[in-house]
Amino acid sequence: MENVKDATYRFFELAAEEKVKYSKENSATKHVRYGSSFSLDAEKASEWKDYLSLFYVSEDEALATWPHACRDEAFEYMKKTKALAKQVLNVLTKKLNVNEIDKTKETLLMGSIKMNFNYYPICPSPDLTVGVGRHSDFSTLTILLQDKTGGLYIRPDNRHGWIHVSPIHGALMINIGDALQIMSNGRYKSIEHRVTAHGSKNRISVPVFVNPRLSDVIGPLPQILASGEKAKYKNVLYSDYVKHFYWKPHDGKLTLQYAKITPN
Ligand SMILES: O=C(O)CCC(=O)C(=O)O
Ligand SMILES: [Fe+2]
Repeated sequence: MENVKDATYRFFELAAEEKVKYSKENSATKHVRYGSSFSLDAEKASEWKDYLSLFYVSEDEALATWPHACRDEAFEYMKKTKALAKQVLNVLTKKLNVNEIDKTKETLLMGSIKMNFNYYPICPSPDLTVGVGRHSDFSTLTILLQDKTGGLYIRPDNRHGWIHVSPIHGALMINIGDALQIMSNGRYKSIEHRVTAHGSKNRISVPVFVNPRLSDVIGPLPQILASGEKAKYKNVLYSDYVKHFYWKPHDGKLTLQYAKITPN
């Protein structure tokens, strides 16, 4: 964990000309992307964040295209996190009557992995913006490593309001994402979260998003509906779901409405 945090700093401390080689305009592959904020086209106000996004396709591609400043650490960390995600998903899906995660299930639950290095620079007017606006992730699971700065909040439900996730040294935070909410027919709920901007400290975080593949169709698992339970979500093409997420600024859990079956 310390190695990947050091690697994150190493990347963001590179000269601007080095980092910009990985921007949307310049990157040699669409699987490696350096940028700012969330969706600059859709937002009224930008979020106070830079990121490096690494979409894992294969070991060869990763070694050939990920930035040298962080490549080896990112790859090692991604592999370990993936193994952890599988263990967690095994436990979670047992409760959904899925006895074993076979190859097909594994692909559906965790067929694609994206890792972000997030860097939130010191913000001169933290009250005027945010680090990341409130949202839930579109992943199956997100495994999040944060440094000791703080500023991440979650909102489990309306009653409790926003709760600060105090950083714990050596701990990872595991969040349920929208894809698992849909596949579990709402038994597992994705968690709404946001990050505030900080007036005197830089912050880094490293989320690993464990996702279905863009070409997968996701919907409530047959094992759940077998008992006659009514489907609360439609089958949706995952790439359509993701597109829907990026269309608009961060807006809580609104994207889920897209997959919801609305009673008429
Ligand atoms: O920086 C964090 O702690 C969370 C980042 C986040 O929510 C995201 O990248 O989806
Ligand atoms: Fe998130």
